[in-house]
Formats: sequence, structure tokens, C-alpha cells
Amino acid sequence: MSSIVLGPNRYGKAETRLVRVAREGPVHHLKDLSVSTSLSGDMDAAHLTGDNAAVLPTDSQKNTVYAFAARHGVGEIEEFAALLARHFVATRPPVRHARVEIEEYAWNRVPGGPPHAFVRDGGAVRTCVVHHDDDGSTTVVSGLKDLVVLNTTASEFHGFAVDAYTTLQPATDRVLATAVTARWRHAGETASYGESYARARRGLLDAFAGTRSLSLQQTLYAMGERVLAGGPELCEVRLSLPNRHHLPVDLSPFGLPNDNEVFHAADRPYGLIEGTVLREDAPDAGFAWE
Ligand SMILES: O=c1[nH]c(=O)c2[nH]c(=O)[nH]c2[nH]1
Repeated sequence: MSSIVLGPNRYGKAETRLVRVAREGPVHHLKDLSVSTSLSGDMDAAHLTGDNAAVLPTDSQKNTVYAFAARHGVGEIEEFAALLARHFVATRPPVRHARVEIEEYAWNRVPGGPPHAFVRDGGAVRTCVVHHDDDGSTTVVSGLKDLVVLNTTASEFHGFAVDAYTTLQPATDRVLATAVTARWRHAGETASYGESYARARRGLLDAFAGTRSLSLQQTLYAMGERVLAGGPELCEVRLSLPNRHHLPVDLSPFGLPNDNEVFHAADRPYGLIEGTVLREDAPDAGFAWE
């Protein structure tokens, strides 16, 4: 019989919810994050013998998130994630690699309200994953999720393969809707993350709105291409696009026409279109996507 060995492993505190209020007199600023830390390295003993000497408790990792927010403030999520990742690798020798993932929930000021009143932004959640390794390298992937978009026309789907189980009718004018998850890899270790986020988000929306779509696959490529066109600092985009089907309701039993006006917004199942768009000369991704 072959012997059994321990494979890759990592551990950390998932989804530490951090809200940081920065006060400039009566004007307050709000950061609302979910921070997940994950450490790996010389930790085999914890799994194999129960020796926890190398294990920095996940509770300590959570405390570090809060302490760093107090001590350093929170700027761009990528910078806060890198600060944490480097700290764990630098201060705990058994930790050879740190992965920090952050989601940011945006808040806007209440229009006309006092400078301490906020309303949660209904738009996308901003995301990042930063890896730092004890060889000194850092990788940064930024992105967004839950960016819900819909075109009421300019979407077609026909010419598809037909087999014994195909019932779908070709569509020359359909509703196209999706909730975009997009992640983009930075070629370097530092960037103007706020600016590149705004550019990438704009590019995603422009490409979705401006593409006469023959499929969600084609729209995916257009969106990825547009993000990369925003600047050389981004080298690879990964997109996940659920096809939120809008099915025309058959109103003929009621003697009513339905000229592409009344739809059932189906929940599930949904098509899931996923793909990567990258520069041919993109540097090696290493562990960036892990
Ligand atoms: O844009 C689409 N791509 C597909 O692959 C597909 N498959 C399907 O049933 N509807 C659609 N729409």
C-alpha cells in the first residue's frame, strides 16, 4: 500500500468584519471591510503530531487586523492587505507565505445629510487578494463582484449547436443580464489601486453597454479586453458571468400579446460563462490566483 502524506495546507481567520471610522472634526470617513487572512509554511507538526508551537492562533490574526486598522488606518484595500501579509511573514518565521483577501462595502454620504450619515452603496463590492512570500515577492489581484448589469436589447443568441435535447429557440433580440465578478492581476507590486479600480469598473460597464452581443461569451471577452486597454499595469483579467435569464412569459392563454415586454426573471439554473483575458506577454502568475 502506498503511504499517506500531508498535502498543501493553510489556515487563518475568515471574514473578520472591520469598520473603521476616521474623524476629521464633524466630517467622518467610513471603511467597511471583510478581511480573511491565511498563513502557510512550516506547520506540518500541527497536523501530524498536534504540536501547535508554530501555529499563530487565528484569534491573534483577527486581533492583528483590528490593531493594524487602529495603528495605520485603512487606505486602499490592496495596501492594507499587503501590510498585513508582510507583517505575518516578517514576524513569524514558520510562516513562509501569507494570503490576505479583502472585500470592501462602499458607503456614500446621505445627500444633504450631516457629514456622519451614510447610505450603503447598492453597487459592486470591491475585492482584492494579496499574496506575500518569504522570497520577498508580492502579488496583487484586485476586482469586484455583484456588479449587476442588464441590456434590454442589443443581445442575440443563435447559430448554436443543436442536438437531440436542444429546445432553445434562436434569439435575435433578448434581454442580457448578469452579475459581474471580475478580477484583474497587476503586473507590478504597487499601483494606484483606487484609480485603476475606477478605470476597470468603467471599462467593464462601457464594454457591456457598448457591445452588440452575439453571446455572453463574446461580451465577456469584450469586457476583459476593455479592462486591459485601460493601462499596462494590468496584465490578466478573469471574469465570471452568470447568465441571468429573462424568459418571455407566454401570455397567449390570456389572449394577450407579449412583444418582448414581460419576462420571468429566472433564478436558477443559470448559464455560467467564465473566462480569462490576458496579455500574451503577461508575467508568470505564480501564486497570484491561489
Ligand atoms: O450567451 C449565451 N451563451 C450560451 O452559451 C448560452 N446557452 C444558452 O442556453 N443560452 C446562452 N446564452
